Amino acid sequence: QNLPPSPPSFPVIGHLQLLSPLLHRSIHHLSKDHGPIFLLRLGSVPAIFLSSAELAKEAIKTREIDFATRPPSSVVDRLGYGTQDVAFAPYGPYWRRARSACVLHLLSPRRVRAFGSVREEEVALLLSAVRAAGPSPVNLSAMLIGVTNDIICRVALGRKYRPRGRDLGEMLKEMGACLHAFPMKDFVPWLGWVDRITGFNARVERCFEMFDEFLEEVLEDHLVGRGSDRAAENADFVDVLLSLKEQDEKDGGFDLGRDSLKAIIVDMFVAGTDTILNTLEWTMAELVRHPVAMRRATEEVRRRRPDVKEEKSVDQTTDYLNAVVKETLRLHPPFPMLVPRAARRDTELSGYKVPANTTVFINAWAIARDPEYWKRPEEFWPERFLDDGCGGGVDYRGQCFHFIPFGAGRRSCPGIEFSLVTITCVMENLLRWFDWEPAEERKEDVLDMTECRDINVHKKFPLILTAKPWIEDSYAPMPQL
Ligand code: HEM
Repeated sequence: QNLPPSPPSFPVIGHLQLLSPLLHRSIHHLSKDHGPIFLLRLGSVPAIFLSSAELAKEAIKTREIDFATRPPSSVVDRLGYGTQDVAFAPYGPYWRRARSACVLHLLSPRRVRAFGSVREEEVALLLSAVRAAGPSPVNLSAMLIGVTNDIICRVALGRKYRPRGRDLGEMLKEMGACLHAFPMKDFVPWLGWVDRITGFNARVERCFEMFDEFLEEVLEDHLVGRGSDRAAENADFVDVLLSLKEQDEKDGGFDLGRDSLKAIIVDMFVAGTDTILNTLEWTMAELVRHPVAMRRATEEVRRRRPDVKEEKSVDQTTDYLNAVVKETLRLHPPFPMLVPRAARRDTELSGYKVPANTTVFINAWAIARDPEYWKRPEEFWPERFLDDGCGGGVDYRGQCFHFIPFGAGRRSCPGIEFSLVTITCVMENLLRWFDWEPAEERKEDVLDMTECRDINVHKKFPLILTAKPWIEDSYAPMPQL
């Protein structure tokens, strides 16, 4: 049938036995034997894996429309109110409306700037917590979880929440675990009853109910306060979505219903929290392992006056810290296989047939280490993005298919500006105000870059570091609340 090459498979499970939780590594390994495009059967689901920049370009640029949708998932369907979120919504008018709400209203550069005070306040709290630890080691990983959760929570919901005394971070972890699980009914439908026996269905249901109750509380809070004195600039994501809904009702246009609002809010949390957190954690881990890069980045931020605000978009600056973040996202993309796409109709890739509904994974992690594009690909070398290391001129906008940590094309990440501004703000402050070193007794773990997988790929061992305050020649006092 001229399908892409495929290794021999087993009945029922297909090729599942070839895959490990670190899917990007299994696929990279398989691509050495089977080439940059091959087909595996995940149970009964056919999936094509791409491992070259040329194939990524063909799938998400040349044949963009053919691969502009996502594969179905029973868990996303339940937790996303019938897949009414943005990230997994099937390509079509609903997705277009929901995505434009994100791009034009929730995550626009203007809105990202408007949340500057939230970022600064939460980062000031982080700095106080680090300072309060004195010479004792701090668990920076745990602190970064706190700061990213709190920033997203305030930006999305207007304030911090503890739904029924529960920790929102823990709730998100549970949602991540459900989303990352392997529901039998999606891959071997006739064994779907196993999900009931193992208690998986009940777990997803509990997670849905826990979030639904919480989101209803958030919506009620916002509806009660509507029409009051909330200035447009202080509006959080829920306010903005409610205004869009009201506008849609007035215009008789596309109505974003109550469930859509809840699904989009959940998306912002799921897509936004761990991605930013993991990038911060890997950035700090790489810097601690590379003292020369740490010194250069630190000196750069200390030379700049912290009280002078730069209005440049992050991507337009070419400073060293930016190069450090790019290099981190090259080596440690939070979604190493991006978010899967699916073929909307029968189509082709590299001359092979791709039947409709085939799932397509792109190994962005392997592509970002391809020696054809990158000199010394396994090395952490931020300078490559400043000069001749093949990275000069490479940006995040999905035009350079050998570097696509945010994906590319019409399903690319709408949260790029939000992420980079937040990551830069946290990193600048951590480096400006403290000198960082691994805690002596946990040095081995801190320097160990073993990966671990839940919804994103993160560092297995936490960053236990000592932070020595920097006071010499400081231009302004450390921000405090
Ligand atoms: C370092 C941070 C982040 C990384 C590396 C990242 C990466 C990605 C990737 C790889 C995709 C899939 C792209 C594709 O299929 O081509 C994606 C989609 C998405 N991201 Fe992000 N993301 C980050 C932060 C955020 C943030 C902060 C938000 C929102 C608050 C966000 C919201 C979304 C949404 C809604 C989608 C789905 C877009 C669609 O399907 O139309 N992301 N992201």
